[in-house]
Amino acid sequence: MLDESKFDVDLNLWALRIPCQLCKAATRILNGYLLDKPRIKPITEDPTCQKNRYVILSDRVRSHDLSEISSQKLDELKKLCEVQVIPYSLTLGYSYWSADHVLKQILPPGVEVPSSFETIGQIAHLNIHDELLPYKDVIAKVIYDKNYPRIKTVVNKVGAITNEFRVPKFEILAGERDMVTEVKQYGAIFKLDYSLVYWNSRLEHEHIRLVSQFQRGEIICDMFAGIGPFAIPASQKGCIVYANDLNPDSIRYLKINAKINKVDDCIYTYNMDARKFISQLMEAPVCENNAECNVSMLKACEDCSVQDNEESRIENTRLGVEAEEAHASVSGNVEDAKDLYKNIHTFAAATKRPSDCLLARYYKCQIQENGSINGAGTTDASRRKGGTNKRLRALELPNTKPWEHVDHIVMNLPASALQFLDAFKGCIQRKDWKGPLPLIHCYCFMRANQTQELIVSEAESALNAHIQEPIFHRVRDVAPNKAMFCLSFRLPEACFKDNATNNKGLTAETSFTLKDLQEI
Ligand SMILES: C[S@@+](CC[C@H](N)C(=O)[O-])C[C@H]1O[C@@H](n2cnc3c(N)ncnc32)[C@H](O)[C@@H]1O
Repeated sequence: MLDESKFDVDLNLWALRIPCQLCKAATRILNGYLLDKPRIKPITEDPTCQKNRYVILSDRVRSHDLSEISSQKLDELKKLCEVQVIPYSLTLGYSYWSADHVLKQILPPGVEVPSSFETIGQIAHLNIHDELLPYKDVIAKVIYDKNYPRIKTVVNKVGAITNEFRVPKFEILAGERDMVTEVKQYGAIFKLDYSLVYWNSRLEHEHIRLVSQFQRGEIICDMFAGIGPFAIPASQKGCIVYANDLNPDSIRYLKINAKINKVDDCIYTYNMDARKFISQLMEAPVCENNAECNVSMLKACEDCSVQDNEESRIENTRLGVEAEEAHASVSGNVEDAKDLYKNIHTFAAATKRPSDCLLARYYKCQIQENGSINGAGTTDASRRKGGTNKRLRALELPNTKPWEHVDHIVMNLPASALQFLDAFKGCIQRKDWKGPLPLIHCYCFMRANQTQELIVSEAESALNAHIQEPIFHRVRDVAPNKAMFCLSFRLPEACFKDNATNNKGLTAETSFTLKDLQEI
């Protein structure tokens, strides 16, 4: 228990009783002799008369005759009003003192006072050193008291991070036992449960730096996406993002965040091992039942060939036809436009095919503020004959076939991302691929005794290919002899399926079944 009264400090001061209307002039004259304590105003009410105020003097002024104040100032004051000096006592209690001041009184002398902490929304995250663990509860109480209501929960990290989701173990030391919070970064909102998912506010600048390299319309693939600090701002910028994480809770929050930030039609989420994700993403799924599904992704194929859900297929077709018919017939008034968008959106939500979601987005963009619709009157047939692509191009949105083109691949798992580079060996079919190979942004740690050449050679041996023009960016120091870096380079041509000497050579027998292609 913390005895708060122990921090009380009584000050015996002098105050001047001054008429309200003269306070401003009096304080100007007394500049340098007024009470100067943070968060305490030197002018306060006179309890005996509403027309007066007390002007509290500094503790430097010790005598009743105010001899510490220069005679010139005193004369000036006397000319202003009658000077009435009264004793004034003030107690500076626990609530007055800063966390640093209180903790210094409580903790053994010479120890580093843990008054600073990382903030994650309303959570304060402490890393209390072993020697201070006996004081952890009182430290947390002081941090909580001094920062409430900005901080509602105080937690301490327990032990080293050992799990593959990179989520530390925490003990809640003070405040609400709720680890769900919201963080804002560069205009995006991120909701998360800090006890279940990875989050590091110190990476904010890195998230911005990398996303600033992406262009509107580019396709981004995030192999270790977490709750979306790259994926959400990238899609806000107009990129299409394929985001994966092994932690189901991260993906749950990534989906929540995509919704909160209104970019859920541009982010496709996956919950699997990153190596498997890359293989599946780069391998065009083939649907035996429905040729049209060849050009769409994952879930659609799952719906029609694996689950063979006749009912939902018919319903989807009906919605799609309705949407197309509506588009063909709308005359251009606002209500028609809204109905049209609703239909197509329902269709896209039902099929979950990226191409349909993009189409919904395209139509949404076509609805002008005045309710007219660009391109109204085109038919379903035009969509089948490549109309979709034309519309997507008009919107500068990419064709969403990651096995044909990806612009950037983000790999933020610094402890082991380099080892995942082997996933790219032979994963891309040269004949299918359009445009340049993707830029890889692979995060890693580098110790003081390691060199950039060593890291590049590790990456090259994982890829089994030479890396041209690698670029290193120092992200931050994580320990005295260890820094986090981002290694960016273009995936070497040698990684094409027909080049890779050691490719995995997915054959008809070994390729993934449609069931594996589990878009979430
Ligand atoms: C360092 S965090 C980065 C998260 C996010 N990109 C960020 O910047 O905050 C690494 C993420 O990789 C995920 N992860 C770990 N191993 C994985 C694997 N084998 N495949 C896919 N994701 C993995 C973890 O769950 C964690 O969310």
